[in-house]
Amino acid sequence: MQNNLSRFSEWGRKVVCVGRNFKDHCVELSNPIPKEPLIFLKPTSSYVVEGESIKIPNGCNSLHHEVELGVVISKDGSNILENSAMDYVGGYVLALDMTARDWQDKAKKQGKPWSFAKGFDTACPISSLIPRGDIVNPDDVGLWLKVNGVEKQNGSTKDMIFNIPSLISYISHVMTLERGDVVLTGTPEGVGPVEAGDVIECGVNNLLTMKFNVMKKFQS
Ligand SMILES: O=C([O-])CC(=O)C(=O)O
Ligand SMILES: [Mg+2]
Repeated sequence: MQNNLSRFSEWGRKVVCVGRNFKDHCVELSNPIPKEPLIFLKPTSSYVVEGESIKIPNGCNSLHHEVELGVVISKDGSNILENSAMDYVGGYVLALDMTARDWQDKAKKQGKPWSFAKGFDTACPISSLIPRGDIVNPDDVGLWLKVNGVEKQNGSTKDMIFNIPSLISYISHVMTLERGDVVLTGTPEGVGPVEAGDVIECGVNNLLTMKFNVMKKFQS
């Protein structure tokens, strides 16, 4: 896999997301602490890269930022054991799990899926590939996010409830993980709303930063 992946042509077919993987984030949204990983999907059509904007979908009144570490899968695997899970990791990405929180809240109340709340166009801003060797311990990586220069999130993957090998194993026992798929590992506390005109900047350790503008999908 090259470092600068061109428009995701080489990327896999799915983004598998882990929710509620940080206790403090569960508490801030009054969600229960999960006993097993909470898994959902984003479509790859929701990817955006730096230079493109995050577009607030029409009808969403509360778009939240969630900074997350993504794990890029290097080869197909199912029923992967925890002790060999890292053999399937080709590298990492920094990603935003942009969430239409009002849509998600409504879906939660109605027992409906989160597909629209998490999968609208531009819901997954993503960095270029961070080579696997650049992150020695992915279960101890710092993640931060600023909105208009003001820090909102600052956490570490060491506080994840389920670590990366256990997540890869858990997911692959149900869903084959394919080369180029991305696993988003959940967000630390500090999520909150953004509005049109805001600038989101985020980073992973001192390895990589990325910046995105927020705009309305349809300007009236
Ligand atoms: O929407 C949520 O709060 C669940 C989630 O994605 C996360 O915890 O990263
Ligand atoms: Mg998330």
